[in-house]
Amino acid sequence: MNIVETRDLSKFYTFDSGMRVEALRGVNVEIEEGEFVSFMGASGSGKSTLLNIIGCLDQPTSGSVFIEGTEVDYRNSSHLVRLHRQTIGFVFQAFNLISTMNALENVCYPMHFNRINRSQQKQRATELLDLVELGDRMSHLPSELSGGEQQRVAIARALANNPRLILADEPTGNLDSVTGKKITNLMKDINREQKISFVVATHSPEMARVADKVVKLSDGELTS
Ligand SMILES: Nc1ncnc2c1ncn2[C@@H]1O[C@H](COP(=O)(O)OP(=O)(O)OP(=O)(O)O)[C@@H](O)[C@H]1O
Repeated sequence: MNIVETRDLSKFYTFDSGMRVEALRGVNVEIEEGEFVSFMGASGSGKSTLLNIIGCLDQPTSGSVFIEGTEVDYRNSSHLVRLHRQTIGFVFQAFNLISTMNALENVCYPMHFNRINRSQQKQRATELLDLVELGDRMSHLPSELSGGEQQRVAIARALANNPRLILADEPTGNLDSVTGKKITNLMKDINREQKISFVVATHSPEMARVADKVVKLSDGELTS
């Protein structure tokens, strides 16, 4: 079964001047459950736009998105909240950790919204921080961690609510190449071991190397 399918997806921005930017034009993508997929293409080709629409952070101008076989209703906020709480996890280029919370609290945070009790939150967050090899840094604030360590906390946080799909926008974009490679391998290991689907918008050849499938975009259209 496809975890994600887009049908004839378009996104246009229209400005008062009459100018129109066609960020996506008739995009059809299929992502199978358990697949690791990279979106690649030049800057401005539409990678983030496509990822944000699949992740329900933005809505299309036309076309549709299906997540686990169900069409996303972008006007139904409770449907979108449910997808964010139960199905989709996010990893961002700039890590986006909460600066006043330590690593453990950052990983616990998404679990509040699923009404998981405090001790279960702590137990799961500890397991996830062990998984990303940060078991000894749980009480550190983001500012006390390196970029690679912060991204590992962000990956643990993305896993907190047992998502079936992780969307990552340039997750290695702020990291040096050695650290970027480690993060790439960590994501691939999680994909392989936990059968979680990953979709990554990236310029990184390393990420393309580990991907099951590379989706190439050019000027808002698929080229492969
Ligand atoms: N909010 C917006 N308003 C107007 N135009 C936008 C907006 N967001 C994106 N665009 C335009 O849509 C196109 C696709 O942008 P997008 O950010 O998806 O590209 P990208 O492939 O992710 O680029 P990069 O690799 O630089 O992150 C670009 O021409 C961009 O200028």
